[in-house]
Amino acid sequence: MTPEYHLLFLHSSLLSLETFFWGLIFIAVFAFWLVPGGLAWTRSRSKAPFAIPGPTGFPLTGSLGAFTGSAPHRALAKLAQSFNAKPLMAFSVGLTRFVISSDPETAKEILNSSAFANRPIKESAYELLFHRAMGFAPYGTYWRNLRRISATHLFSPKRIAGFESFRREMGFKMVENAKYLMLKNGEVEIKRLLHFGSLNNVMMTVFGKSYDFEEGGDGMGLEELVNEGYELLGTFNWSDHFPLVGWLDLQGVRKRCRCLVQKVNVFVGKIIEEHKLKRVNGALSDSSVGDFVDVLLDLEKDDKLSDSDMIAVLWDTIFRGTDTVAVLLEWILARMVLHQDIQSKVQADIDAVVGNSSLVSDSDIINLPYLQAIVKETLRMHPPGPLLSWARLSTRDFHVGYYFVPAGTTAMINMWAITHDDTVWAEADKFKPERFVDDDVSIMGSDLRLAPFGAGRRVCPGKAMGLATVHLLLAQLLQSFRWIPCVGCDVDLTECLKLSMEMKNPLVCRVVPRAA
Ligand code: HEM
Repeated sequence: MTPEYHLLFLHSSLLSLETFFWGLIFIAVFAFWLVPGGLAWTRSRSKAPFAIPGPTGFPLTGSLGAFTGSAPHRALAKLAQSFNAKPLMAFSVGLTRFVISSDPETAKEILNSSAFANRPIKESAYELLFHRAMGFAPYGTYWRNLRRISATHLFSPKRIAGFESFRREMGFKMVENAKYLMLKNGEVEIKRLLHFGSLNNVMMTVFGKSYDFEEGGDGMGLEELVNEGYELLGTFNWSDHFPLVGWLDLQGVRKRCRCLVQKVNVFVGKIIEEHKLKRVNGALSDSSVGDFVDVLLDLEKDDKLSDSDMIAVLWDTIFRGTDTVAVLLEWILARMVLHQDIQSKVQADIDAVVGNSSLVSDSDIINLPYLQAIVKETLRMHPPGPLLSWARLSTRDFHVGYYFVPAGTTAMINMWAITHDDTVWAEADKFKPERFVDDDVSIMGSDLRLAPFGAGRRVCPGKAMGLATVHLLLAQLLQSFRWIPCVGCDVDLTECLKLSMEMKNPLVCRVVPRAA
């Protein structure tokens, strides 16, 4: 053998060794990645006798694509259908392991289990200090205390009733504003008005304060803070699923959160200081007695909160209570513009029960079952939280039917898929409030065919307050105006899931005052 041949032989052997080596790595990565559910599920597979069906997704990013569009609830519903995985589907996004259910029975099992009473904490929520507030606080004594305090002092039927006159006044202001916009522009873009009404409603209950939303005023400043928070919490943040790139903060989420926290601390801190000052001066006015800030300041001993925890709790409540109510009202009004017959029918009911010379009140709502049915049907067709807004996190290993779900898995419920499932709802794609007149389905969390407020330990604590606000404002808006389409423009029902599921193109319509 010549030395040249020897070298050539050695070189080609090394080459084939290298190819073999890389081949092995490639096969290993493939073998890991090709498990149902994708990369994040590889380690837990050995413990599971039955693999939860689901897409493998791409090698590193997993099923990230489902979240990058404007309607992840639809993308995930489609995936669950194609993998025959309605009860439970597994998938990965980066290193995060997910399960999602599109089935009422399995959803009930997950939401009601103490194993799923925690929430995964996104970086943005953590940076905004929401882990010290009810919505993201870990399941435990601190969270339980916050739920107890708010159930007694914020969400009790007595408190909700106590704020009726303010809700009516808010509704009246909105009606006046809509009239003004119609005169000025010949049409009304209602989104901002609804947001303003909803934000003020929560502000009053929580801070004992309402705002005029004029350029440069405190109200505008508040609205900017709230909107920035929505955007940050609604952003898909790579750091949540790819820890290695987390420190780079590529999207600038962390930086923006820190900047927002400082502004919120100043804004809310000032209101807390004003409340403290009134106490020192013994000058509590009637209107400020009993708002939620006062309640938190009155807490004693173990319940007492630090100022920064108070800010987190107050801010979280404002956050949760504003968007959902405004978004739901916009969908309802869009439906009213589209279905003129349904609008006429509910207006006839309002006229019969209330008349058109006096304003609707909370006590009228019970006598307006068709109005309530419209709200339910809109919650079914357009749930503000189609994926129930905030996911759950398993704190221990858990079995869902045959399937094994390891501790540390993020669990989601696709409420949108359930409420659009033809096997659950007859004519699921038709807007038919009548279905709820004949069949009084509870929407408060006991029947998972329609649970827009979630269920179980972390069910929405503000559901009664949210519904009271939606019912009253809607009744006032329908009593005051006929809602009709603009000439030459259709109502566009395209959805866009941010923090809540909004109308991609805000509703623009005309309002015609009804007889006084
Ligand atoms: C139409 C109105 C509303 C809808 C559709 C809605 C929906 C939801 C949903 C789906 C959840 C998650 C439930 C779960 O994980 O099972 C939730 C949680 C929550 N909601 Fe609401 N909500 C509404 C109004 C409100 C209001 C008015 C407030 C307060 C002023 C509020 C405060 C909260 C809080 C604090 C949580 C977190 C509870 C916890 O984790 O312990 N919500 N909401």
